[in-house]
Amino acid sequence: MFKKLPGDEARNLVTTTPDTAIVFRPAVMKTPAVVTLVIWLWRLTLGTIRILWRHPIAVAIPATLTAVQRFYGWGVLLILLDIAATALAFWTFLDRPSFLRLVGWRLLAFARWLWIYRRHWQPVMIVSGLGRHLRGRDYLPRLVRVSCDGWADRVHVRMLGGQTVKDWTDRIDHLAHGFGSRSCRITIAKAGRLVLTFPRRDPLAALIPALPVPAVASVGPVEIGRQEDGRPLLLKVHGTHVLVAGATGAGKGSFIWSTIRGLLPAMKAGLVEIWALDPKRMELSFGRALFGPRYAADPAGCADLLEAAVTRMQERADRFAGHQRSHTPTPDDPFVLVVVDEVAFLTAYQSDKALRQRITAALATLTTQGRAVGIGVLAALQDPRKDVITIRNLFPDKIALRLDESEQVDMVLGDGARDRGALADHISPIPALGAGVGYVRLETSPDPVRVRAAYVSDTDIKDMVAQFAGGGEGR
Ligand SMILES: Nc1ncnc2c1ncn2[C@@H]1O[C@H](COP(=O)(O)OP(=O)(O)OP(=O)(O)O)[C@@H](O)[C@H]1O
Repeated sequence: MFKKLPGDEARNLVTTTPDTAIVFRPAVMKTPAVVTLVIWLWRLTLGTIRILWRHPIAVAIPATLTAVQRFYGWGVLLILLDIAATALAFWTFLDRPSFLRLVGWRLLAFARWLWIYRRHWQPVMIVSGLGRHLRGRDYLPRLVRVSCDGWADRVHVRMLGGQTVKDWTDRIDHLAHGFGSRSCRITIAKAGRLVLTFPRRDPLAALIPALPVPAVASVGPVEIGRQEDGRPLLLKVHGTHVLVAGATGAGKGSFIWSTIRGLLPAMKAGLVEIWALDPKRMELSFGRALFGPRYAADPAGCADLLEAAVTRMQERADRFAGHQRSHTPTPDDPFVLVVVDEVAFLTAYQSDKALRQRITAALATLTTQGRAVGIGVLAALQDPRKDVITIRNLFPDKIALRLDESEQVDMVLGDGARDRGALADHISPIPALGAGVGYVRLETSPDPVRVRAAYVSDTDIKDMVAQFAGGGEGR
């Protein structure tokens, strides 16, 4: 506590500004030792109760072992430990998932809580500016709990009163490196509570070979790869439009081809038509026979095909009006997926202004009105700047693969995506590690999810053509 003494002598000063008329001298209040002791005891009791409440198993195990050793001696303790180790080994051998769920991940979570998060919490919070050290006291966000699974730690945090989610998303680098992880993602659990995800390893580091063609004809969601948490990556194409953006070599082709592969049985059954626009002539031309007459590569042909899709859309809208508000694929009214390999070739780099306007207008019409009547657009793009593609906001679902600059992440996925951990500009340019890896942000969820698409090789495409070409012809 400081006492303000205007104009006092600058003697025994604790703090002052040179040459100022206002100086401070500490007013020392002696606290009786008994009061200090009571406060310490109170804190010790509270801390013990809190540890018992939060970590009952971690406390019970050493307590039981100590009691056994005291009452029965070392011999009995060693026999008990031996039996327990054998039982756990059997359990792991017989049913590893249940062992990990009930014991393994909990033990790991406790160890990491103690050794990583609890130990570094105070310095990381203070240095990153998420906590404050005021008048000798620390005001820190609360580390509520840590849980683990096969690839990441999830740290549940209660924010300090008055903090915003942005305060945290602005500091993902401090958090990641402070706790020894390569990245950190932030999701909102509920008001005032956040979950910080720290990956321990990269489950998407290995190439995923092309997935089997589904046995059942379905318009989706199509399984096209894997999510970071090990679950399948299911891409919805019917009832939405999807934009896939990534630098050259980022693996846009694997998203396009995995989607087509998952729709092959539905194409064969007449429930899906794929209309392919391939202005670069490098990607879709490889499986051209799959698309029959609905393939265009030159700009004029692409404009004609897009306008034909618009005509189909308007004809359906006229027929559906007043009868149905959503589309169910049938052989008479199949789902039409318009796949555009490099949309900027048609919209921005096209020198013929009239063609460019026709194409942009048709794409805008399809993306604004197509989904209710069963017309979807799946477009790939290298450069996501606004002057390259003016219609990027018309795609409800977006995927960002490796991008060259950090600003491009929000251009593709929408505001705040990079702050929430969509580090598409950090994806490795080495194809084996980073091609096909990206962040998906769906219309229904603001949290970007890290995924990897399966790699459909040239041989896979040849097999697909051999097995399924011709099914889409003639309609
Ligand atoms: N899902 C994947 N998993 C592993 N490697 C992949 C994957 N997808 C692509 N690759 C590798 O990356 C290379 C580039 O992929 P791809 O041609 O699909 O990229 P792109 O984004 O379409 O590039 P561009 O825009 O130049 O056409 C491929 O030749 C392949 O070796």
